[in-house]
Amino acid sequence: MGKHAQLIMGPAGSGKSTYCDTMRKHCEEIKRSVHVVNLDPAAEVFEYPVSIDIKNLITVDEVMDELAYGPNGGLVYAMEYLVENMDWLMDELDDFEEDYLIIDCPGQIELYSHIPVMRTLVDALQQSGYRVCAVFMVDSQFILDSCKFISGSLMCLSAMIRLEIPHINVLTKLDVIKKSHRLKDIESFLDLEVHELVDRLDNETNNRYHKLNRAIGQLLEDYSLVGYIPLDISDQESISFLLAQIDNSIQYGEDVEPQDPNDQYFEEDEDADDGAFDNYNN
Ligand SMILES: Nc1nc2c(ncn2[C@@H]2O[C@H](COP(=O)(O)OP(=O)(O)OP(=O)(O)O)[C@@H](O)[C@H]2O)c(=O)[nH]1
Ligand SMILES: [Mg+2]
Repeated sequence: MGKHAQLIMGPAGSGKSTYCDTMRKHCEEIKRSVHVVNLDPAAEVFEYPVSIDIKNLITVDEVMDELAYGPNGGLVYAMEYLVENMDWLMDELDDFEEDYLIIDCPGQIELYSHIPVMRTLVDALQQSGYRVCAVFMVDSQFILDSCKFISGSLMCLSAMIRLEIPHINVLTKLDVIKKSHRLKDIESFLDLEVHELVDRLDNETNNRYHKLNRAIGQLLEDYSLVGYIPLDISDQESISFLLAQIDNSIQYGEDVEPQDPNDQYFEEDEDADDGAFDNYNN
């Protein structure tokens, strides 16, 4: 079957650990042998059984105590320590060679944008034969506001460009947003053409930023790689749709039916892939 892993990333509180637990349960239901790896050296409470835990190597508390670092510096130090001790992780992974891995990462955004920790991790996994899919979580609150939508999309784009692996962006907490917004509103935001988004952004910002708005819109359009798959963890169909997209991107299971990457979770929306932010799979 080969070695496969999902690398779960995204800003603090975006729903990474909740996703790991949800996906683990779903995989167990469909009889897939799955293990969750915790790579957050500051994590305290786990909803899921932890098969490999970075805290057995290093914790942020230890770094803060011994080196008098603050929490963010402590986290960066701990992640760099992991990179220097990649053999530890590879040894731990040896016990789960036949299993599908879900890797829960910390939420500090500098890990994805400023320092090369995640890229080094991905390179090491690939060298030891893993096919890795980056699964980037963004809170769906982000998508109903043009400014947040653009900044969230740039964050996703930055991680995609840095990691250069199959990449899926997930809009989390759809169950929450469904309570306050109609699905149609959410869909219409996902289907926006970039120029429509930029127009909305112009309306919300001072004149002096309009040129910048256009340049950012152009950047997203040129790459046209930023798409989202909405996830409602209370809906099995939503979870299984997302898993199929991820599996497809890393060719998990020869017997898995290939899916059209342009299929949308919102089945009733036939024009969905007209938007500039279509779903994307490698
Ligand atoms: N209703 C609902 N709540 C969610 C969902 N995902 C996450 N939450 C809640 O959002 C909060 C943050 O979720 P976590 O899964 O801990 O987020 P995280 O990205 O792992 O956070 P950090 O590890 O601190 O970066 C928790 O209170 C979760 O219960 C979801 O899909 N639906
Ligand atoms: Mg977490």
